Amino acid sequence: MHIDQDVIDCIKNARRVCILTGAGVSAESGIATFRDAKEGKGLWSQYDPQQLASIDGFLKDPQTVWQWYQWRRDVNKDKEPNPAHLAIARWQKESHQNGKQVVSLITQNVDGLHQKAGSDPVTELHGNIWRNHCLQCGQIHQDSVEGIESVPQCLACGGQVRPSVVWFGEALPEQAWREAESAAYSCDLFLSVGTSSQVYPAAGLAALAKSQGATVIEINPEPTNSSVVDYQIAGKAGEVLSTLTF
Ligand SMILES: CC(C)NC(=O)[C@H](Cc1c[nH]c2ccccc12)NC(=O)[C@H](CCCC/N=C(/NCCC(=O)O)S[C@H]1O[C@H](COP(=O)(O)OP(=O)(O)OC[C@H]2O[C@@H](n3cnc4c(N)ncnc43)[C@H](O)[C@@H]2O)[C@@H](O)[C@H]1O)NC(=O)OCc1ccccc1
Ligand SMILES: [Zn+2]
Repeated sequence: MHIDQDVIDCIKNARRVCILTGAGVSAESGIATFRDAKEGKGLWSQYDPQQLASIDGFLKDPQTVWQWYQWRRDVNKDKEPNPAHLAIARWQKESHQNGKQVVSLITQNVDGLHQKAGSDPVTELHGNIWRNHCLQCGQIHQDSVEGIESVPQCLACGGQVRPSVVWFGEALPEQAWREAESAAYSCDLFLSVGTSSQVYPAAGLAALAKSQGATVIEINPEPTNSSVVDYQIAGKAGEVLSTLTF
C-alpha cells in the first residue's frame, strides 16, 4: 500500500489529531455497513435502516425494531476488533505516553469494537448497542436482554425498554457532541475513516476542522469526494492504518 510521503509527514507532524470513524472501520471485522444494508446486502435489506433506527419506527412497530437490534447484537457479539481498531488504539496509547500528540477518537459506530481494541477515551456520538434504557422514564435497563425476543418492560415504570442508540430525528448526547465539536475545532489533523459522511451533524465535523485550518485526510476505498478533503487514501482502513507508523 503506497502512501504519499507528504501524507505520512502530515500525520507525523500533527500536534492535535481528531479521528472520526464510521461503519467502514468495522467492515473488516465482518460487520455490514449501513450502505451494505441499503444496497440490499444481508437479511434485513428489505427494511430501510433509517425507518428501523427511528422513534417513529419503534412507536409504530416496537417488536420489529427490537428484533432488528437483537439480530444486530447477535451478529456483533462474536466480532473482534480488526487492525484498524488496533492501530487507532495503539496510536492513542503511544501519543498519551510520549505526549507528542493528542489523539481524540470520535465514532458513529454503536458496536463497541474501539473500546474492545483498547481505545480510551472513545466519544460515542450515536450511542452503543450493548446498552438499553426505558423510553418512558430513561432508567438504564441493567438486565441482560440476550435472547429476549419481545420488547422488555422497564422495572421502574413498566415502560418500553429500547436500545441506547441515537435514532434518526433524535438529538445526539450533549456531552458526546460537545467533546466532538471541541476536538474538531482544535485539531490540526482531522482523519475521517470509513464513513460516507452523509449523516449529520457528524458529517459536518470535517468542515468545522477545516474552517480552523486543519488538514483533512480521508481513508475510504470509495472516495466520498467531499470538498473539504485534502488527501484521500483509497484503501481499506485495516490495511492503511496498519502500515502507518505514528
Ligand atoms: C441520512 C441523513 C440525510 N439524515 C440525517 O443526517 C439526519 C437528519 C438531519 C439532521 N441534520 C441534517 C442536515 C442535513 C440533512 C439531514 C439532516 N440526522 C439525524 O437524524 C440526527 C441523528 C443521526 C444519528 C442516527 N443514528 C445512527 N446510528 C445509531 C442507530 C443505529 O446504529 O441503529 S446513524 C448510523 O448511520 C450512519 C452510517 O454512516 P457510516 O458510518 O458512514 O456508514 P455507511 O454505511 O454510510 O458508509 C460506510 C463507508 O465505509 C466505507 N468502507 C467500506 N469498507 C471499508 C473499509 N474496509 N475501510 C474503510 N472504509 C470502508 C464505504 O465506502 C462507505 O463510504 C452512521 O452514522 C451510523 O451511526 N439527529 C438529528 O439531527 O436530530 C435533530 C435534533 C436536534 C436537536 C433536537 C432534536 C432533534
Ligand atoms: Zn421506565
